[in-house]
Formats: sequence, C-alpha cells, structure tokens
Amino acid sequence: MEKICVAVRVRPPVTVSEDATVNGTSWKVEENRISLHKSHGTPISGTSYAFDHVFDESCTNSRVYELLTKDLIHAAVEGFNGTVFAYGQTSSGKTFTMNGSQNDRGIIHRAVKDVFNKIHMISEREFLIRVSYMEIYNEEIIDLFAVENQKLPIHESLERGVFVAGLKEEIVSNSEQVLKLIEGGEGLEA
Ligand SMILES: Nc1ncnc2c1ncn2[C@@H]1O[C@H](COP(=O)(O)OP(=O)(O)OP(=O)(O)O)[C@@H](O)[C@H]1O
Repeated sequence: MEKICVAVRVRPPVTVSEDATVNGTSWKVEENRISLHKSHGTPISGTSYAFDHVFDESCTNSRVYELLTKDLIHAAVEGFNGTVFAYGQTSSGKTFTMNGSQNDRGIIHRAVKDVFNKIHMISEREFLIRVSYMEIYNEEIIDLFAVENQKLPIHESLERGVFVAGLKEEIVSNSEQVLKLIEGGEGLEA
C-alpha cells in the first residue's frame, strides 16, 4: 500500500478581499512549501507548511493530472485500488480542478480518457468497467444516476468492504459513454 499523497493548489484571487493589495498578505510557493508573507515581502513566522506538492496559481489541470493522477489510473488498470479526491472550503477550486474549465479539461475527464486508452493497449485481457456517481451532502448519500433522489445507506461486509447499498452501477465501454453519464448525473444533459 502506498502512502497518501497530499498536494495543495493555489488559485488566483477571485474576490476583492482575497487580493494581496487589499488584505496585506500573500502566499508564496517555493518547491513543495507554502508560506504567508506580508505584502512588502517579509515572511510571517509560523506560517510555512510543506506538502508532497504545492502548485502555484500558474499551474494547469494538465500538470495536476500528470503529477497526481496518471500513475494511479495506470495502476488501477493493472488491478490496484486507487482514489483521487479534492478537499477544500467552498470556492477553493475543487470543481475547477476535477471538472475543468472551458479551455483546460479537468482531472475526471483526463482520467476517464486515460483508462480507455490504457485498456486499448492491453489486448490479452478483458476488462469490465462500471461507473457510479454519488453525492455526499450534509452526511446524506444521493445516487446521481437514479431518477428519484433517494437517500442511500453505507454498509460494510467482509466481501465488499465499505459500500453504498443500492448505488446504481452502469456498465460502460468507452469514455464518451462515461462523460455523458456524468453530464446526465449533473442534470446537464441536452
Ligand atoms: N486554478 C484556478 N485558476 C483560475 N480560476 C480558478 C482556479 N481554481 C478555481 N478558480 C475559480 O474560482 C472559483 C471557485 O472555484 P470552484 O467553483 O472550483 O470552487 P469549489 O471548491 O468547487 O467550490 P464549492 O465547494 O462552493 O462548490 C471559480 O470561479 C473558478 O473558476
């Protein structure tokens, strides 16, 4: 089992109050370390933190994918379990990173494409890909593929480990199918 890799991504200011000239401080990124500085450049003591990676605001989703997700996807195709998740307060950039923006596709899109590219390169094995999509909000689980918004329970068993009972699993054979299902789950279907 590999250790959990933790990366921090800094996004550009999106509100006036986040602007360094307004609040008098800014975060400085140096390699895998991030620290708070006064606007004239003096570091504020006790605010320097190290992570596996720190991405500054010029970083693209493509770079995040290459460094944090690509190897996990390749290992998953080889039969290992893997998880990638974005964590952060509201408006910190989770959706931007995972779902992407108009000109920079997100981690989910890149991962889905990569799974199928990888599978197509392995002709001697057969794969079965199943997709589910759920939302956890206010400690409640909603199946985003289900027509009705029914709350689902979490169970644990020896065979399956921790699982969400009754969660829909769609069998898919290409990336377009997965991306269409996700769009549908988000209510974005045309
Ligand atoms: N790396 C980035 N570069 C440029 N803009 C960004 C970046 N990350 C986030 N943003 C912008 O910041 C705003 C908030 O980001 P986002 O919606 O992704 O936050 P979130 O964490 O998903 O929020 P919530 O939890 O409220 O859904 C959006 O306008 C988004 O376009």
